[in-house]
Amino acid sequence: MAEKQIKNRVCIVGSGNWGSAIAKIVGRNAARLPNFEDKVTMWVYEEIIEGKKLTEIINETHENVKYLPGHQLPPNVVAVPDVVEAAKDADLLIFVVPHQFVRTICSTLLGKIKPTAAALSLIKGFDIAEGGGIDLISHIITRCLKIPCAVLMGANIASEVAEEKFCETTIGCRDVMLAPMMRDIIQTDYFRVVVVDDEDAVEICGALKNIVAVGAGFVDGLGFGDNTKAAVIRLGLMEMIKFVDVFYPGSKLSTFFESCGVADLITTCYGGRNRRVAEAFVKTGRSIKELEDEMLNGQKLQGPITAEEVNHMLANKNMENKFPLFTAVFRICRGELKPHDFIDCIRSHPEHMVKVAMK
Ligand SMILES: NC(=O)c1ccc[n+]([C@@H]2O[C@H](COP(=O)([O-])OP(=O)(O)OC[C@H]3O[C@@H](n4cnc5c(N)ncnc54)[C@H](O)[C@@H]3O)[C@@H](O)[C@H]2O)c1
Ligand SMILES: O=P(O)(O)OC[C@H](O)CO
Repeated sequence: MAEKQIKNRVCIVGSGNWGSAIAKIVGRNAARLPNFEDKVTMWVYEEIIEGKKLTEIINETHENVKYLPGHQLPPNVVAVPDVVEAAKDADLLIFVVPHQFVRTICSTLLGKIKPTAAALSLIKGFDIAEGGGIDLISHIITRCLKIPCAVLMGANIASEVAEEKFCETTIGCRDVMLAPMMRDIIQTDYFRVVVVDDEDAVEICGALKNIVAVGAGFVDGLGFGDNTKAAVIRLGLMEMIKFVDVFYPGSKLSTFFESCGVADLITTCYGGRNRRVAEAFVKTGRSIKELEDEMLNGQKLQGPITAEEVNHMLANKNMENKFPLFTAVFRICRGELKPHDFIDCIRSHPEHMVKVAMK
């Protein structure tokens, strides 16, 4: 008798702009691949849109009218308002919520999921750890839920991925048994996956690039040109590399040349929400929170909170002056400095030190 094919069940924990774009890919792949169950559950943080539940709208129209309007989700993606109900039978949990909500979600899921499940985090951000440091989101997921957690980060603006425009992404996964399953459920002919084993560096790139994007938005708002923005991108990249080198030694420089590194930095600094809101912050003088609420229709910014989390650690370790760009973005977002102070903060960057012996 032929052996019965084991079918992995997938749950997408989150249904925002990126959550919905990835649901389109995951739903189609699950329906096509023999080792996945057709039905994919998608946890939706319930809200009422024009008198109707968002979950009902998604299940009836197959469109997330609030967070990814204009794109059809595959019919096998089923919106579920209860996160435990959505996740309880899953073999693969794809976490894709704004990072500020992950701890609460994990506490709700604790003890309610399959002990054999694995996770893939698409979440870009950190959390504050006890003792003055930061926590990686994948580490929080693993610690809270006692399951392995790989990460996916890349130059992936959700609307472009939903439009099926060619791009690349990086999966950081140390487990060679899990990596093929993670790749297969994500990869398409227009969304190409590279798997590397440098999990922490992949995730840190995804989080830190959002701080740099806020800086890029500042220089756009101040009316500087492309040369200035290129300098911000380069100095940001150097601070990202230094951050990994100092706090997560043993990571690989080559990871910064994957989609999660330089490529994501470029796309975010030109096309991302963090850049857009930071530019408006400079031009209007209004608060970031007000602009986020007004410009993003419920989508969430990650850069300003990430700058705060990183600064919490740098200040505790007395290292703010080693990361002047990250520090300046934090102080400007908080109102301690004015946006036009930004260039002065990076004018004498440690990267500008003479690097060759001068005669
Ligand atoms: N949007 C992109 O282009 C993109 C691309 C790559 C990675 N990411 C990353 O993916 C992650 C998720 O981003 P997104 O774009 O899917 O989300 P989003 O910015 O669209 O956020 C809105 C989502 O947050 C949910 N939400 C609101 N309040 C909540 C609460 N109290 N608890 C739980 N959920 C709540 C909303 O229901 C909605 O699903 C972020 O870390 C982001 O950096 C986003
Ligand atoms: O729109 P942003 O600034 O949150 O960036 C979106 C993605 O992270 C780009 O890869």
